[in-house]
Amino acid sequence: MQEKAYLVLENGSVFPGRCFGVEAPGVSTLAVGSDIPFGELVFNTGMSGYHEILTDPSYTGQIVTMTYPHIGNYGCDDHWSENGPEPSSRKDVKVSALVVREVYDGPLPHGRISLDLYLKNNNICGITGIDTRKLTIMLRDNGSCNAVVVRPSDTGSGWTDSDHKACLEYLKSLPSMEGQNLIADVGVDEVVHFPGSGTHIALLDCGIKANILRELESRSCRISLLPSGATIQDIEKVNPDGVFLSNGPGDPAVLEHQTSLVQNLLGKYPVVGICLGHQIIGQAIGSQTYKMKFGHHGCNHPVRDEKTGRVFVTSQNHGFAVNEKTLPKDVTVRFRNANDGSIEGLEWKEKKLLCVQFHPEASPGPVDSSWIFDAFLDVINNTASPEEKVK
Ligand SMILES: NC(=O)CC[C@H](N)C(=O)O
Repeated sequence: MQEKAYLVLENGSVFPGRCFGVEAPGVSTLAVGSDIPFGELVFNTGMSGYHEILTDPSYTGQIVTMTYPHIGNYGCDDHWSENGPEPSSRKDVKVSALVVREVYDGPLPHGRISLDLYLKNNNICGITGIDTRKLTIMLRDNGSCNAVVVRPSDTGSGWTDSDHKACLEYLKSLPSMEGQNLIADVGVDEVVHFPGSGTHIALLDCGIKANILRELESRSCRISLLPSGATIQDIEKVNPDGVFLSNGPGDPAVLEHQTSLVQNLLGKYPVVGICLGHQIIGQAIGSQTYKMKFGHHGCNHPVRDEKTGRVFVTSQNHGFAVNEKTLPKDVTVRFRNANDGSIEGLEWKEKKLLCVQFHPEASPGPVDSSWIFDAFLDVINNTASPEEKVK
């Protein structure tokens, strides 16, 4: 029988459930700096893709609740992991904890392991039996907030007033996602070279997803993957055709080094980027980013290409966005979210700049926008973009 556990939110709400993966810590062990499954609680609307979500470095510092009620039914397989070629000291699973309505524990195809065992192997705690519909509505109405998964101090008597008080005090002591620089916890810490016969890309690794590398490799790119602290001299040394800024965790507003790096690169090299990379590029051209209420996390976000009017369904995972009011006048909002109108991509032809907030590499999610990688290469190589070729 799984142990009783509780998901406790900063606003005082308590959701009872049961542990899977590793056991949640007891309330009495709560202490800042200890190995406690806390983080910013966000909801993901994907029906599948939990393995890729668990290992996406952009989820560092976050607890993910899946809105789809039945999670784990095709097991886990390390081949699906999305964390890049990081040093072995880094953890494969990036989320702080996983929240589900019902975890599957039935038979699996040969060679796969259960989600329960996968979380155990990676020292991550899951909580099942949660009313994820109620929880998601709460996050949608009030916004994302910090949360923690714990066991009561006395398993016999359940949740007590003193457990509640201790949890809320602990949650109050935690930093909010705003203002957090988390990219030092992810990505490579020295340059890694991937051979290729085509375009040479210097890729700033702020916590890159493996499928971005695969998409570039499938287009014969030669890649120099640089740590997120790389300098302009490091980039000049590898002498690339263009610079690519990866996705990554935390608040872009505090990434001063990367923002000024891009300022120095613009005009010298073509610059492209995805998600956090797009946000850093946005800041480098003079605009600001802001924290969204609950962000976009899922595989079903419609994005309109303002150039062609075409709408495609995208994979997304972000809690910050570029503020349109602060954009310089020469830059074009190339892509826009068809649900809430927020910026989904920027283009500045003269500066050889193209970046997207969504995830053309999918993993998980639809591959409708994988052509963006061809568009990136067209910007870098100064060739016609795919839609221009179609015309
Ligand atoms: N996937 C990402 O690159 C996320 C970017 C940033 N950490 C955000 O939450 O908005």
